[in-house]
Order: sequence, then structure tokens, then C-alpha cells
Amino acid sequence: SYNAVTEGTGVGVLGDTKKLNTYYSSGTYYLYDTTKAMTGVIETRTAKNLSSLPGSYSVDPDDNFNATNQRADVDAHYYAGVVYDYYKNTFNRNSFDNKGATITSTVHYGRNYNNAFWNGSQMVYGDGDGTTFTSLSGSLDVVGHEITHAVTERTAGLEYQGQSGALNESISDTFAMFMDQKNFLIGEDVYTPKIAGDALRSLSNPTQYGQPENMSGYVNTTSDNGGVHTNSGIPNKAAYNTIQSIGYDAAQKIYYRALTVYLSPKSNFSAARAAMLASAADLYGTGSTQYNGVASAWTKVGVN
Ligand SMILES: Cc1cccc(C(=O)O)c1OC(=O)C1CC1
Ligand SMILES: [Ca+2]
Ligand SMILES: [Zn+2]
Repeated sequence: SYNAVTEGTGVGVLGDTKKLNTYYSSGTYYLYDTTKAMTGVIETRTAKNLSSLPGSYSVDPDDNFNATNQRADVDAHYYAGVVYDYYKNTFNRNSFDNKGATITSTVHYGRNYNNAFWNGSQMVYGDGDGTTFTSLSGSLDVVGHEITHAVTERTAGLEYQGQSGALNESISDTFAMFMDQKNFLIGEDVYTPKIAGDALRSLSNPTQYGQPENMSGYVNTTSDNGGVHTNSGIPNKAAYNTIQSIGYDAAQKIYYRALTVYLSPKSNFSAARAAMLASAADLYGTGSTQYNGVASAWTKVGVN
């Protein structure tokens, strides 16, 4: 037997077929992608519905990952590759650490687990309970959200509580929109599989899912690290306003520069406005259309 870089196929959470970068070794195919310009790899594992990490490699005997219990593995692996390519092709960023770190995803974490998270070293996805969520790796915006938590951790380091925490959340939702430009919804492909047309959050209309969209509606609470998944509606609306005003490409360049050059662990919403304006000035000049678009985007949500 020998080792080889192989191309397999798989069926994702929504029943869609896709090509996969796999690896053959001693009679087994692995969800192990060595094709990217990184020092590490993109690897996908399964916790087999227990909760020890990172779990064992997702494997298959014939390189066709089409079993029902492989769907979450297929999408975690495929979308991790899409997110890697987005950061490399758009900003020349080589993985979340910009040094080619291995991207490890573990699926089938826990039982009926309605959650996905970056644990500081890797991504972890539950299967959902089939009512609130289906397998959470089944959507690019979820995978993009989670990997962006890792990027934020290695750049601005926005503390995960209060305003900096809500900003951390918003950066993840916003880059998910930059990657998945079909709408301004978060999680719609995996949220409430029995109900069509709904989502976990909306950047265009945060209030539709119980989030404020103006500073006047900021929620002071001790739950959820100070309401980081609630108050993110305010910077999310500012991001939506920015994209509507100056388009996706200028917006993503401004957001990436703000994240990597100006934002810091304790940055609040007002500091975010300043960071975005400084980035717009650097890239397009003060008084540019882009600069003015950013200014009005944040003024409209009551952040000055
Ligand atoms: C489903 C879920 C629960 C708790 C935290 C997160 C979190 O990662 O902040 C989470 O994942 C998301 O928000 C992704 C975008 C849908
Ligand atoms: Ca739904
Ligand atoms: Zn998050």
C-alpha cells in the first residue's frame, strides 16, 4: 500500500453532492486536505456523539462519503476549504493564524447538540436536535462565522463580553456575509429544518429575530457574556448599511484592515466606527464615497 493525495466525493447535510480533497493511506480514505498553500492541513474528525476532542479521523473505504452519518463531516470539510480559500484569495491570509495553521473540525459532538463553537484550537459542531438545528456544519455562513472567531482571536483579540464581545460576534457574522453573499441571513440553511424561510439572525433586519438595530436599543444584561448574541445586532446593521452603501468588495477590505490594524481587545462600538473610518481613509481617502458611506452606516445605528 502507498499514500496519495486523492479527490473523493461526498453528500452534504442538505443532500447535495460535492467534490472533496481527501488522502489515501493503507486502504483507507481520510477527510484530510493537503492541497492548500499552508504548512498544516484541513482535517475533519468525528466525536461519534461523545464529547472528547479532537476525536478520530473521518474515514471511508471507497472515497465516496455518501452515508447519512457522514453528511456533517462532508460539509465541515468542504466549507472549511471554502473559508480557507476566501481568506487566502481575498486578503492573502494563510489560515486563521496567517502562518498556515492546521484547521481541525470535529463533528457529531455531543448528543442533539444545538451549538457550534471555536474552542481556541479547533471548530466543533453539534448535530442539532432536528428541530432547532440540523447538523450545524451544513452551512457556509456557520463555518465562516466559526473560523472568523479564530481569525479575530489572532488579530484584534476582541474580549468576548459586553460591547467588544458583541463586536466579536458581529465580525464573525459580517465575514460570513462576505463569504456567502446570497442574502443577509445567518444560519438559515441549518436553523429549524422543519420551518422554511427563517434564520438565526438577520443583518438587514436584526429586530426580526429579537436583536436591537440601534444603540438606543442596547440591552444591558449579565446573560450570554453581556448579551453578545443580542447586541451584535447593532454593529451587524452598521455592516449591512456599509455593504448597501459601498458594496461588498470595499466593505470587506475596510473590515479586514480594521480587524488586523486598528481594533484591539477592549474596542467598543464607537472604537469600531473609528477603526472603520481610519481603514476607509487609508484605503480610499477621507471624504471618499467609501469613507462617507462608512460614516453614515454607523451614524444610522446611533454610534458616533
Ligand atoms: C449556534 C451557536 C450557539 C452559541 C454560540 C455560537 C457562536 O459561534 O457564537 C453559535 O453559532 C453561531 O452563532 C453560528 C453562526 C450560526
Ligand atoms: Ca429553517
Ligand atoms: Zn459566534
